[in-house]
Amino acid sequence: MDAAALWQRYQDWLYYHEGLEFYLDISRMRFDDSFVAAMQPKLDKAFKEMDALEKGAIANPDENRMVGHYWLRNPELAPTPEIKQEIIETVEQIEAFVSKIHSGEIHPPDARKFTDIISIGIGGSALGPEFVAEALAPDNAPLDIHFIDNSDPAGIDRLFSKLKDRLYRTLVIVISKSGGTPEPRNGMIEVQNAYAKQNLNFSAHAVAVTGTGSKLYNVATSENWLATFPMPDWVGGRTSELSAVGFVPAALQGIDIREMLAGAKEMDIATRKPDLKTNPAALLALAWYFAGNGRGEKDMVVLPYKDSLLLFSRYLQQLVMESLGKEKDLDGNIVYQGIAVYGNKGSTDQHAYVQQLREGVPNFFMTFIEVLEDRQGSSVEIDPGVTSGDYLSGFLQGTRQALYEKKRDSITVTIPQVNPRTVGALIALYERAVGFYGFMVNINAYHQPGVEAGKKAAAEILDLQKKVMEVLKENASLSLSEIAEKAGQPDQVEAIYKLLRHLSNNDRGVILQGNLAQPSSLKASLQG
Ligand SMILES: O=P(O)(O)OC[C@H]1O[C@H](O)[C@H](O)[C@@H](O)[C@@H]1O
Repeated sequence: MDAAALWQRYQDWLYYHEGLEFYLDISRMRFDDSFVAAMQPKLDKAFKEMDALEKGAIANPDENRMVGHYWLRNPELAPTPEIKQEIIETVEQIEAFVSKIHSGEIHPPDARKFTDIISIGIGGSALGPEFVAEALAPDNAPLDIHFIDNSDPAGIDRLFSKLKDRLYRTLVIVISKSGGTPEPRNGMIEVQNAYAKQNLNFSAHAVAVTGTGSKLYNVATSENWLATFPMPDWVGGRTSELSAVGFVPAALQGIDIREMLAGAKEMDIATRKPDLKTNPAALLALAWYFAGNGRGEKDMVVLPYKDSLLLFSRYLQQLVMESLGKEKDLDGNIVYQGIAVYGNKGSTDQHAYVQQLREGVPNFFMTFIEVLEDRQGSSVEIDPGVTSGDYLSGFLQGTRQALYEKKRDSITVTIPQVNPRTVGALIALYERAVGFYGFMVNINAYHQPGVEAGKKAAAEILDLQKKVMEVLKENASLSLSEIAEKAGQPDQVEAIYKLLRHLSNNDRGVILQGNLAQPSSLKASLQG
C-alpha cells in the first residue's frame, strides 16, 4: 500500500471519541473488507450476548453467576433494586470512610493520622490496585501505598524493614473476593505477627474487602476491624478494579474514584453500540481476531509510551489471559483458546526485545498506547526545538512504521493524558473488548477452572510435607524412597526430595546427607 492509500486507510478506520478525547487506530492491522464482512455474524452474536450479559443473564454458566461489572458505573443498569442500592451505598461508604481517614477522625491508636497502607491481595485483588497506584497516585498522596501480592517471605521482610518505624501508623487492607486464597491469608498472618511483635493492635489498623460471609469477612467482623467493604458475587476478580477492590486503595491515595467511574461509564456507552465502526471495543476485538485467526496465534504486545502506565500490560495479562485462555468452548469442544499478553513500556522496551519483533519470529501484534500530553508544564529543549517528549513521540511513530514495513501489525490507542477518567475508560474498553472477543470465539470468559489445579496440587504438597515430618520424627535416618514408603506415598519421591531440600535450606531442622548431584543417594534426618 502506498503512502496515500495508507493515509486514507488510517482515516477510514480511525475511531475518535469526542468526550474522552480518545483515539483508536487499527489501520495498521492488514485485514481487508472481505474479512470484515465475514466477521459480521460473529460480531452480531457478540453484540447480542453482551446486551444479555448487561441485563443480568447468567453469563458465567458453570459458576451460575451473573457478570455485573458494567453496573458498577451505571447502577441504573443493575437487574434488581437491591443490587442498585448496594452499588450506590458501597461507593458512599468508601468515600465516608476515606474522608474520616484523611481528616484523622479515624486514626491509629498511637498516632494522629494513618500515613501508609499495606494492601494485601493477589490476582484481581492486586493487579488493578497496583496498576492504578502507579498510574494515578499523586506526588503528595495522603497515604503511601505498599503491596504484598505474594507468599514470598523475603519480599514481605523487605517491606517490613522499610515500614518498621511506621507500622503504628500504617493501615492494612486485606483484599480477597473469596476470602480464602492462601497468599493473602499468609500475608495477613505475617502482618498480624509483625504488629503483635510491636505490641500494636492489628484490628485497629485493619480493613477488609471481601465477599459477605467469607472466611476473611468472618475474621474481620469477629475481630472488630475498622471496616469491611463488600465484594459482590457478580463482580469477577479481574474485572474488580472499579469496585471496592480498586476504590478503597485508590480513594485512600487521593485518587478521584468518581472520575474513574465517569470515564468508564462514558466508554461503556460507546462500547455498547451495536455497530463495528463506532464501537472501539468491537474494533479491538476484531483486530485481535484478525491477528490470531481467532485462535490466539499471535501474542499481544502492549507498549504504553508513558512510565506511569508501566503496569497496564501486567494488569491486562490477567484480564485477557485468565478470561480467554480456555481449554473448551461453550459447547464443550476442545479449543485451547487464549491470547498471550506481554509488554512493559516504550521506548524502554525498544532497547530490549523490539529487535526480535521487527526481524525475528513474527508471532505477535503490537498495541501502542500513546499519551498526547508529555508533562504538566513546559519542557527544556534537548536539541534545538526538540524536547524529550518529542523524542518519545518520535520513537513511538518510528517503531510503528518500522514494524509495518516488515509486515508486523499494530494497533494504536491514544489518550490525551493519564488521569482518573482516561484510566477508567481504558479499563472499561479492555473489559468490553475481552467480553466481545470471548463471545466471538464462543468461550466462557468469566471463569478460571485452570487455576484450581495448581492450587489443589500445592495443598497436596503441604499435606505431604506434614506426613514426611511425622515419618522423620519417628525415624533416625531414612532414604527418600523409605520416607515415601512410610508416608504411604511411594509415587511421591521426587516431591518429597524437593520439599526436604527446601526445608533443609531454611533452618527447619531437616538434614540431608549424601551426594546432592545424585538425589537418590540422599538420606534425611531431623536435627538433634
Ligand atoms: O480475590 P481472591 O478471591 O483472593 O482471588 C484472587 C485471584 O485468585 C484466583 O486464583 C483467581 O484465579 C483470580 O481470578 C483471582 O483474582
